Amino acid sequence: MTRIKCCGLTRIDDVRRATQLGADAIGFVMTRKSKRFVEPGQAARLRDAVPPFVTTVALVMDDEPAFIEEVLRVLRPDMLQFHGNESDDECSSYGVRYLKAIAMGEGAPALARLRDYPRAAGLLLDGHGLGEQGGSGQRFDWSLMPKDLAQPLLLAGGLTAENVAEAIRIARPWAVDVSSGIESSPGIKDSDKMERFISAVRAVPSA
Ligand SMILES: O=C(O)c1ccccc1N[C@@H]1O[C@H](COP(=O)(O)O)[C@@H](O)[C@H]1O
Repeated sequence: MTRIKCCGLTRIDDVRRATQLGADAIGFVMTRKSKRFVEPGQAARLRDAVPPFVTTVALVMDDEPAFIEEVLRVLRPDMLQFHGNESDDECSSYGVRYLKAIAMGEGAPALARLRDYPRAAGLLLDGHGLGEQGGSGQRFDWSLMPKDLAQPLLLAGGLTAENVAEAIRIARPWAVDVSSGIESSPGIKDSDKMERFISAVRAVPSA
């Protein structure tokens, strides 16, 4: 079964809908560089609507350690997700399990960076280029997804209800991560798109 993370939620009704539909993880974008940014206090209120056994993830991107500490204190997420140029040492320094996004925009050369994060709980391969911001709906060549890494791999970037089944068949990820593909506008999730996306993932037979 392919796990599903829905990211960039900003409204309590969207959190309830995503988890009712069966999302395995909910992501809150904490970096102020994003249009989907939520304040730590607001993220904590959204987090309170997440039921047990659904993982909460706080997304940061080259943010100051003091800000990340504030996020951890106020939101208490299950995991951190790093989207910038953070090193394995930096990502590991908070004592919280973490995911590291790898920018696959330039294709095969990006694969070398996957070895740089031995302490990551999972690696998220995303369609944006190095130095660009994620969450922009860019996909990459799914056939580049490695099949020989010990760490679980998450597939992200430009996934929609229409393409996610093909993406899973090609990339065989542990999980998929979606943001813009289930939105009507940045940060505003669309109930119908969420339902169609989650149904499309669940309809793919296990490998
Ligand atoms: O969602 C954002 O605004 C964002 C900002 C900065 C870095 C990452 C961001 N989102 C993450 O990007 C991927 C792909 O998103 P999409 O489905 O292509 O829109 C995903 O992990 C988002 O969480």
